[in-house]
Amino acid sequence: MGNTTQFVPGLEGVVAVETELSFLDTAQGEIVLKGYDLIELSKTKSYLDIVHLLLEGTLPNDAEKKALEESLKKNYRIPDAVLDILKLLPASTHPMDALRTGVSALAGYDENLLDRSRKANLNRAYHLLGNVPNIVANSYHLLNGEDPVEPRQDLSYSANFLYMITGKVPSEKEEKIFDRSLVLYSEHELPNSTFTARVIASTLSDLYGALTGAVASLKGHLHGGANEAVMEMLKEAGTVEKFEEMLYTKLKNKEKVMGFGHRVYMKKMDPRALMMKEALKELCAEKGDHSLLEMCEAGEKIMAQEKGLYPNLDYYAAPVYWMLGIPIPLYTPIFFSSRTVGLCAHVMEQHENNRLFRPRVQYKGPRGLHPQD
Ligand SMILES: CC(=O)SCCNC(=O)CCNC(=O)[C@H](O)C(C)(C)COP(=O)(O)OP(=O)(O)OC[C@H]1O[C@@H](n2cnc3c(N)ncnc32)[C@H](O)[C@@H]1OP(=O)(O)O
Ligand SMILES: O=C([O-])CC(=O)C(=O)O
Repeated sequence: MGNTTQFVPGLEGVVAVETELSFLDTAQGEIVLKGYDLIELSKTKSYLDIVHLLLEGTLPNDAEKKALEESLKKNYRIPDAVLDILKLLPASTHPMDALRTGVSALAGYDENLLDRSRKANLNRAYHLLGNVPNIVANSYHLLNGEDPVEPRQDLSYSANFLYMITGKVPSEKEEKIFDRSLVLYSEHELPNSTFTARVIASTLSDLYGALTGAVASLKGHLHGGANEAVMEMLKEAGTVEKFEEMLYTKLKNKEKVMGFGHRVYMKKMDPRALMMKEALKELCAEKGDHSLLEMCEAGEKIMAQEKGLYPNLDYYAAPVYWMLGIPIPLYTPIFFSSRTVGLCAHVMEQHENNRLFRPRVQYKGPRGLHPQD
């Protein structure tokens, strides 16, 4: 292809990648994942099913699922030296920065780093899927002066993740809801973090480097960081009346309200948000406390009326994580943990059918200057 002179700010609407992984079909209201609808999958399938689907190409049968779980469990332990690096970080470090450091450090333990074959990348993906929840949970404990929590082999993948975070074995309902959130966050076509990972991978850089870049991308408030910002708002407001007041003030000041809007869904509700809203309803009913649901619904109403904007997944994932007893600074790291599978699948796809990303600019600077002028 030759040069094109069209400048598209933020690459909005530009098709930059060919993929067999996922597609946001906004016309049909479907998030297509390897031919399935993500929302339908989230109703009956677990995160491990999605891992198998994205990495192996099919939904697993029981034996395949068991084998997958075993292989992830073998990877639960993180290298002692990585734990030591995390221990050295100052307490002021944000967990996303600790996570970025941890993911980056794992590269040093890969004796086969130059091998970009599918098999080598698949092994790395399973390694990362085993390690990342441990890094997420335990970097947080270390930053808070607490002892790390050992992973538990007798719990499911999601129950163990939640256990490492809270130190408590979750109830069946908590485990199911947390697992569902991981399913919903697992893969979403070409958001900024996935694009970042693919751009890095397109230089034939390795999976760890691509995912390290993706952590940095996901941290931003316009992307994954929004889930933490949503909960901070809800917590600060505390009541429906104060939340309403807060939103009107933000809108008057032309501030963005975190958890609303989406580059692809635009003026439609993110279908994943509806699923998390249902989960919030379940948790509120179980705990007999509907205050967060009432606040969120009031916020949803104001944003629809005033801006024609609807919630994205981060808006309802935030209160769900709060009700599961998860500390706010872990919301975005959990998003990354879940997205690890999607990111790995995209990097593998990029490596297998690579073309270097190297776009052009529309130059707006001066010309014709000379050093002697
Ligand atoms: C799981 C995820 O990562 S989903 C994304 C999570 N991020 C957030 O929730 C952050 C808040 N939302 C936003 O900032 C945006 O909606 C984005 C970044 C997600 C998408 O934005 P873009 O496609 O770049 O749209 P853009 O920011 O240009 O917004 C278009 C218009 O809607 C307004 N708008 C968009 N989102 C919001 C919002 N959350 N609050 C208030 N106004 C908003 C903009 O101010 C702009 O208005 P204008 O035309 O009057 O200037
Ligand atoms: O698709 C996007 O731009 C952001 C998003 O919702 C995600 O990564 O889940």
